[in-house]
Amino acid sequence: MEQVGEKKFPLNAKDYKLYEEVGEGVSATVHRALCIPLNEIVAIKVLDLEKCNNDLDGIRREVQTMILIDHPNVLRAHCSFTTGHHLWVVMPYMAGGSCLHIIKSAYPEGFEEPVIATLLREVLKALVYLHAHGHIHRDVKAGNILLDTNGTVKLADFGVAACMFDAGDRQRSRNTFVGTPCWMAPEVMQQLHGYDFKADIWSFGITALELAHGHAPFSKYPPMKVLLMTLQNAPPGLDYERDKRFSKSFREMVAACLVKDPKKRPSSEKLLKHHFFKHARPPEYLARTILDQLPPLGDRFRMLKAKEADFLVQNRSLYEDKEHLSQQEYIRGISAWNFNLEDLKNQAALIPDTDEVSNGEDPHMYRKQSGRHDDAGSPAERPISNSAPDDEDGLNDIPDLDNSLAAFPIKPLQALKGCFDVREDDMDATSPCWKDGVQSDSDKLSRKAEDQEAGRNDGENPGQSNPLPRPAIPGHRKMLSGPLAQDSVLSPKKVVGDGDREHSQSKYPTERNYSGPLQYRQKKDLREDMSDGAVIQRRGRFKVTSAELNPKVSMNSLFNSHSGGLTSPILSAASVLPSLQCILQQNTMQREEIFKLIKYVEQSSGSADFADAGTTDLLQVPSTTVRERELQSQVIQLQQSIGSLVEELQRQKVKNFQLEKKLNALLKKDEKT
Ligand SMILES: Nc1ncnc2c1ncn2[C@@H]1O[C@H](COP(=O)(O)OP(=O)(O)OP(=O)(O)O)[C@@H](O)[C@H]1O
Repeated sequence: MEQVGEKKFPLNAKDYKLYEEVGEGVSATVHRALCIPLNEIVAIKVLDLEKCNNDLDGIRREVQTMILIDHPNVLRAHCSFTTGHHLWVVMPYMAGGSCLHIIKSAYPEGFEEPVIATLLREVLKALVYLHAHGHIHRDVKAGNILLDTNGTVKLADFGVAACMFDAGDRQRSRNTFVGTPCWMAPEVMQQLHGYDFKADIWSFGITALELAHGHAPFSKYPPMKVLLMTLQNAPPGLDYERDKRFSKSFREMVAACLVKDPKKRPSSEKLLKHHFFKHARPPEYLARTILDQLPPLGDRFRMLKAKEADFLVQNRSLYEDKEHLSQQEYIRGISAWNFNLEDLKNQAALIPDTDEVSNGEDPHMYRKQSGRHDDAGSPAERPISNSAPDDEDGLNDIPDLDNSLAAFPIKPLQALKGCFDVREDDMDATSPCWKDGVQSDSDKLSRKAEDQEAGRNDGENPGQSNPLPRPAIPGHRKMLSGPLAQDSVLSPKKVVGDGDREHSQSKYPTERNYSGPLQYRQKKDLREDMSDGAVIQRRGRFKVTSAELNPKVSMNSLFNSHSGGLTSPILSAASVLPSLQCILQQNTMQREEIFKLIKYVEQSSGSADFADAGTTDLLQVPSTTVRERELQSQVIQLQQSIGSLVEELQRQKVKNFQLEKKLNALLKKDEKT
């Protein structure tokens, strides 16, 4: 139980009356509420501790930070306490809502420059204070800039903040991958040398663009693509032509923040002296301009949610395919999450085009262009409308991958397999090779061979995108570790965790269906617990696993799944030999494709930035491929020798049996004589 401030805010839920919901984040819902004894309207952030599991550390950190800080531009908590299995954080009610809400409700094209300057100066004052006290906010974005009715601006959400002066775990946390991809500084993504306050300056620059355009750069792309583009492309910025309405000083301020080398970015203190902020007005200006005509926050929040639901219903045809639904859910879900960078970098290179992930927008956006790129909002970020694609959304620095990728069989969703959690029904139900546990090996093999012969590489086949088969349990629906989880597109179920922590929050009871057979649940749990296939990280609704990348696990699974009713491991091993050969062949082909693509991306980019961006890591792929191939051929050889040993054993058994028979006959003869 914690309490700060002069006013004594009660630490008992009975003393508060919860009103409407006014916000929703990855980890919590926020309500307007009345503090009955003080007769004061407050905001209460409600976190379900039962679903937070091991994320308690993160929550404690957020609350502690919120209570200790003391600056007019930083949202400070009044108090916090637990009630049942919920943690309530009581804070001042910011009736204007977040800048993101305001943009979505009334300013889809972004704000005017004086408004931006005013907002940003207040945020920057908050950063100067936080940095001076050793905090890195790590999640600066429009969604975390809150306004009061009088125009007061406060930076909120310390869910992922880190302290520069901390030792131990918190210090280590600065080497982790935290934040929201579009706003994330390249050095945070790279995780090479850790990062410092300057990471907030990058996010501040991205937030400036978000306020100017109504959405953050790259926001319509999936996180992996955002990673690749942030690392590989020139930094985003204000464009001379497109952003004519903005001043030179604004362009310069943004450019100063969005420098890839953190050392070259100004400190928050220095940035505050930039002449752009001379355009800033007093906070009341915000109340007069952007807040004046807005409906109450609760109504706005409800309208936005309804619009979002409508949008999804109207575009149902687009999302009828579960794959689209998963991707939509996934785009909507990116808010703040951690993941394994290496896995994602590898997966990002496989995303062939964005027509599926960009909500049916220009499928040919990977056109060759020069100069700076710009952006467009994702369904999650941009105001909801059914408008035509924005032609200005060209990505200048993205090479034309169409031809190269056309040959690649994997669709984005499948490309993510291994990074996220997936239910089997997210995957193509017509998978010829591994769909059905009761399918015979020879059947599988012949269908696989047919597919290969026909050159069928349509990307619809999970077996092709991930050639290693998964455990099959005859007669049961399977829960597999793979790509995106799709519970319900309208369900804000969220699971949060970052390595050592896990947190989930579901507003509606549309949880993943665990009511299936126990056997199948155990199987899934077992897979999660296996060291080789363990969930590496969990954040948002996503999980990152290593199982999919580890042939050993899948081989083991293969042995289990194919052993069927046979009791002899030797016999089951021998029976899977043809399948193993088929898999090896497929795997090799796909790995070669991947390698070609990585090479292609590198050559087309040809920029020094890309070398910085972890090319060396990507170059590890061929050596891994070679090693994996060697290992796999060793496995095959071993299987072959096991197979011949089995045959030899059978021969010896037959011989033995015949000899025994002869011996018995001789003995009987002997006895008679
Ligand atoms: N004090 C407040 N007054 C009014 N609205 C608020 C307040 N605090 C939060 N909100 C609203 O609730 C939303 C979610 O809150 P918050 O960001 O703290 O949750 P979260 O789970 O930490 O979110 P995320 O991790 O996605 O940033 C905010 O974006 C904002 O719109």
